[in-house]
Parts: sequence; structure tokens; C-alpha cells
Amino acid sequence: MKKHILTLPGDGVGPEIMTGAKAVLEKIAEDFNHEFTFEEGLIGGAAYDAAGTPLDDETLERAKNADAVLLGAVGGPKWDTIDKTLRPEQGLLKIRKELGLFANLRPIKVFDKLIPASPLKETIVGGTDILFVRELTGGLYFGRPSERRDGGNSVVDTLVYTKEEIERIVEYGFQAAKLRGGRLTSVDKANVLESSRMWREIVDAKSAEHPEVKVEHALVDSTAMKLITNPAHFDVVVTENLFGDILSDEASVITGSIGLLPSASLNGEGFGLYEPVHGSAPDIAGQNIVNPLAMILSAAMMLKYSFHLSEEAEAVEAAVDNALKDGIHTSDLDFEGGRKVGTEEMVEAVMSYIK
Ligand SMILES: NC(=O)C1=CN([C@@H]2O[C@H](COP(=O)(O)OP(=O)(O)OC[C@H]3O[C@@H](n4cnc5c(N)ncnc54)[C@H](O)[C@@H]3O)[C@@H](O)[C@H]2O)C=CC1
Ligand SMILES: CC(C)CC(=O)C(=O)O
Ligand SMILES: [Mg+2]
Repeated sequence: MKKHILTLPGDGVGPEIMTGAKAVLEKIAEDFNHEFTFEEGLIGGAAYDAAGTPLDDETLERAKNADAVLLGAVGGPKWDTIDKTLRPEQGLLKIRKELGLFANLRPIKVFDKLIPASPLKETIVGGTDILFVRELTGGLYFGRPSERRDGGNSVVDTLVYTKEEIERIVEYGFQAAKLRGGRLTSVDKANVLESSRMWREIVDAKSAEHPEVKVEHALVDSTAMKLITNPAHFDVVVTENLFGDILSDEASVITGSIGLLPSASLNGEGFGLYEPVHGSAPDIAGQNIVNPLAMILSAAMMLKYSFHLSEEAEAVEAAVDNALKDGIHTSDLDFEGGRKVGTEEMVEAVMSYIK
């Protein structure tokens, strides 16, 4: 199979983890007889430094013409004080919006070997297997106005959702639940927010169309608690943009490190952008210590969702599992015994377990 991939390493640890994911994909191409071609582009602070904008139209066009996009991460203190419209994060929001990537899938899977690496009790961590279905192109991150007012004495951010935007992500949640354990938790703040009350109505209407899925509504604040006290309770969690962003970072703690969590951002035509859940981790950039597994597992999601190469995706996931089973790990994981390695060695270990 021939596939063309646009890589957007971005900022901070982005380039280090992208190098690792590309190496793993090249190994997969070689072993399974595929031809993957790569083209690199700029996004975030790197793009701002080069051309004064966090995402230019040419890169966006290249993304649209690729078979899939792999993205590292954007942002960092260097760009925290520039014009807000040019911040690195705006490049990421723009590519999500322009490509219509409304469904952000964030699986929370616990590797058996890493159960002791979680700060939570083993009895709580065991059995965790959650899929977050996060709305990605609406809500507070995109609402306008978003500005200071009254000479800086007040401020406004805007939360807007259309019915269609809620319906399509909720439908995605139901479909995902059918393919998994048949349980869907819809997370909102319907005791306060009108947008959440509309969200609930839409979930209830969809629920009537999908009677085989067991639905529960849950408020975001108590969900934040329950994720830590009883993560095994959850199967698929569908929620809006901001809540999904926060809850998925929280859920990463269950697994032992945010450096393990991949994500897929998909549009209605099955096009996908794949990136780790974590950010650019400027505190550890350039030191060969970042955990590359979230990016590598994001590449595995690309193989599965964009290229329908399930066997190849499973080969990558199994290689990650086996490397961890042998105790090979980066320093973000609190691990008794085993062998602590740097980023490059971790990538090599994963590659050595493929096939
Ligand atoms: N998708 C993206 O590009 C995202 C970008 N950001 C941006 O990243 C920058 C840093 O944000 P933070 O809040 O610090 O979040 P972060 O996720 O970059 O880092 C949080 C903590 O986790 C650690 N960490 C993250 N990924 C790791 C990995 N793979 N291996 C080992 N340790 C890892 C970091 O060292 C840091 O201590 C900001 O500019 C933010 O806007 C934040 C989240 C998502
Ligand atoms: C950097 C932001 C635009 C979003 C974020 O934190 C995320 O998608 O995880
Ligand atoms: Mg985030």
C-alpha cells in the first residue's frame, strides 16, 4: 500500500518524538511491504519563527492533500507573550477547524506491566479501559468574542455549539460504544450551563435511536472524581471540547504517564490527524528523555483509522507492550526494576519487537 504522510513536528519535544514515530513507521513499511512517503511541514512556534504565522495556507493545503497528518505538539514559553492570534496553539486550532476534525478519540489503556507505575492503588487501576470521544472543533476554544473589555477590567470568552455539532459527536459516541462495551457516559454541566442542557436533550434523543447502548449522564465535576476513584466504571465517555481536554489529561495519571496517551482527530470523511495527548513539554525538550510512546501509538492509530491496516497497527501496539513487559521504559514512568532508557533507545526497543 502506498501512503503519503504529512509530518508536523512542531515545538518542544515535538521533533524528538516525530523522529521516533517515523522510524517505527519505516520499519512497518519495510516488514509489511508498504510504501510510506513523508513530507515535513511547520506548525506552531516553529512556523511563527519561520514565517510569522503558526500555520500558513500552503501547509494547510499540503495537509488536505496528504493521506494523513502526524503532529508532534505546539507551544512553549518563547511564544507566550506574542499577539494572541499568532500563538502556536492557534495553528493547532486552525488545522483542526479547517480539516473539520470534530471527533477526538483518546483511548486510556493501562499496560499490565505499568499498573504499579500509577500513583493510584493497583486495585483501582486494574480493568481501566476508557475511550474518550471529545468534541474538537466547537465550544469555548473557538467561540467569539474572546477578548478583554472595559480597558482590561472585564473579559469575555464564548461557548457556542450548534445542534448539528452536538449531534454528530454524540452519534460518534454511540457508534463507538456499540463497537466496545455498549456503555456511554455523557459528561456535561447541565446543572449550570444551557449548552449542557441542550447537549443532554440531544443525547436523550439519540439514546432512543440506539436502545442497545446503556447511557448515563454525569456532571463533569463528579466525573473528575470518579475517574480517579473508579476508572473501571467507564467505557466510552463523550463530552465537549474543554471538558474532554481536561478529563483526558487527568485520566493519563491512571496509566502512569501522559507520555503514553495517543489520539486521533477525525473528520466526517474518515480523514485523520494523529497526535499525542500531551503538549510540547518544554521542561524536558532536547534532552533525549521524552517518552516517545504516545507519538508512536498515535502513528498506530493512523495505521488503523486512516489506512485500515489493523495487523500493522497491532504489531506496533504489541511491540510497545512487549518492550514495556521487558521493563524498558523512559524516566517519566515510576518503575521498580526494569531498564531506564532515553528516547532514542526506547524507539529502538519498540522497533526491535516489531515482527
Ligand atoms: N496538542 C498540543 O500541541 C498541546 C500543546 N500544549 C502546549 O504545550 C506547552 C506545555 O504545556 P504543559 O501544560 O506543560 O503540558 P505538557 O503536556 O507539555 O507537559 C506537562 C508535564 O508532562 C510532562 N510530559 C508531557 N509529555 C511527556 C512525555 N511524552 N514524556 C515525558 N513527560 C512528558 C512534561 O514534561 C510536563 O512536566 C504549552 O505551550 C501548551 O500550550 C499543551 C497541550 C497540548
Ligand atoms: C493546546 C490546546 C489547543 C489544546 C489541548 O490542550 C489539547 O488538545 O490537548
Ligand atoms: Mg490538552
